[in-house]
Amino acid sequence: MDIPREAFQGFLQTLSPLGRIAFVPLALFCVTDQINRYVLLCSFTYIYLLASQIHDQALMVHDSVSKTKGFRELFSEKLVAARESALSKRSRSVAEDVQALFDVPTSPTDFVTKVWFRTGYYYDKYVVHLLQVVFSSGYTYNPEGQFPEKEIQNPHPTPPLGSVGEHEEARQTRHSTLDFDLKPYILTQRSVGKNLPTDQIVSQNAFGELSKPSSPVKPALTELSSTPISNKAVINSPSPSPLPSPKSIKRPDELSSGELKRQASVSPNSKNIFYKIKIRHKNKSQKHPTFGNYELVRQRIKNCLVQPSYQPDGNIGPNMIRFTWHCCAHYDRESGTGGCSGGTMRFAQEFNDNGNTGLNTAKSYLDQIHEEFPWISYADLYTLGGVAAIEGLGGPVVPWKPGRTDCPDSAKVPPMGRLPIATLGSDHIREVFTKRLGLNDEEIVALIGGGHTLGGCHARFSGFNGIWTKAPFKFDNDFFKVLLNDKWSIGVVPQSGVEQYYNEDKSLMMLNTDMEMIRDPNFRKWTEVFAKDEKLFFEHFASAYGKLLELGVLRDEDGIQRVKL
Ligand code: HEM
Repeated sequence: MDIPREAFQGFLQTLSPLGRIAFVPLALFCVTDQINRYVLLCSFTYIYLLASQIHDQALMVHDSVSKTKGFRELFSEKLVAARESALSKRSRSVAEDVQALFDVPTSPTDFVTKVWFRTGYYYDKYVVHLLQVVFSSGYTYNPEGQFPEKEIQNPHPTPPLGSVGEHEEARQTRHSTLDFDLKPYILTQRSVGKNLPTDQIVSQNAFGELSKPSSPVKPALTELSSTPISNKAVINSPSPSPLPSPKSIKRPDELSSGELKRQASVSPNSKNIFYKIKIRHKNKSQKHPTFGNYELVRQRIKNCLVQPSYQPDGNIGPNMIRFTWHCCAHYDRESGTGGCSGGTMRFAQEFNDNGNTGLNTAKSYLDQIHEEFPWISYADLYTLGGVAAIEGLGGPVVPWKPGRTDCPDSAKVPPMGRLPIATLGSDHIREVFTKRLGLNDEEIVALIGGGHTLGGCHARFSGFNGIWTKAPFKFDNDFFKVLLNDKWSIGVVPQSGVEQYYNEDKSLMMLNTDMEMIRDPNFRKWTEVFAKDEKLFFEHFASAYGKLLELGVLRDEDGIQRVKL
């Protein structure tokens, strides 16, 4: 009983003082209003059904008594036509119905009906949203009328053809053939963005995220081990990262109040109401009992990797590793756009990229974890996801440090279509990995081999199907071994019709880009090295994956990123 009360009290704290006073009467008003509408809807539906029943009976009676042509038959035809037209109207989409409300009324009755329904439409559109704007600090009404929830309805709109080598048929069927219990991808109000001026992002992000009150633990996730884990573990552990580490990384909770104030005053417009709201949220985040305990979050992620309901895999680790890689893979070093900073993957514009199909599993688990640890930025969480999963599947410890910040809206979402295409060759791989991400051949081979030693392809997502190694949930150098030792020939995936490479007994598969790891002489050199020396491969993979996580992350001396380019 305490949990809902705490959640409710937490919710009240997110409201402005005025909002708190007005909340109860408003809530009552809204509930009664919704009940009224529901009752009206039920009555109308009942009347409609009654009328159509009478209508049907009238038709039957008419059919049985009608023997000759004439007025009766004409009348009957009219009735049938009216019924068909009514039925076809009933199957119209909601958008068409709304559109129809604004057509010129054809009769006085039509006029009255349209005015009645239009009032309801405007009521929903403006009054409810206006109340949300006034009384809830975390919501901004978008006057363009682009309600974000509408985007959510179809998180995977029909993608453009041929951009990631995904088969069209597979694309069309991928959602209807899901055979496991996927959490729906839901954008929260926070994800939707606040349309704030960029200069105000700074004061918010220096401390981490706008937070929601912590919510009860979701039963879908495996329970955390009760072993207490030290806060300092991550921060103090020697980082094997080849990247220059900042002089001293201070977590927000380690800053003195003076430092906090100084950071808060970064905003030139600090009297702005949004600024005040952000500071209030910041304070609340800091009060969270787990604040700054990144090791706990890492452990939480590791503990949720085994998910028997995620079939056929039963383990979401590979999905998580791919999700993190895709968060970073949009980076373009020339323009400085993309990359994991900003947590832009939480916006539909980026997440709906064709190449991200199937990644809603990892995202929805990470989003649930964010509800438990609302103080962590999405950018940090989404990168930590892959890192924890690699460790959880027996891989190396990838250097990771916190401090990434989130964009408040989707303005910084990079142009899409930058993810690698599985059917292309080494030129394309170098275009993506070397030219855009700034990685060398050795890092490319380590990354692709490390990623694809785990998990597999799913016909319902990409059109490709199968696993790369015999042990897809164990991080090792098997990818390089099988690539070099097995004989590969091209074949067709029965479910989707796309071409991929199979080994002799068709138990394993390779993408065209994977085959480039032995076709291209420079890539092959590293494939052979990594096949022989697993320890070296682990080191190179950890370093290269760690590098991905820092692309586009510009940190200050204290390790905290303040701006996103
Ligand atoms: C040329 C570059 C790459 C291409 C074309 C590529 C393409 C793909 C494709 C088509 C899938 C199958 C998705 C599905 O059907 O579920 C996949 C899966 C995967 N990729 Fe890559 N990938 C590339 C590089 C990488 C890198 C660098 C990593 C990470 C370091 C990675 C990690 C993964 C993982 C772990 C999976 C398995 C996902 C799962 O089992 O759910 N990939 N990749």
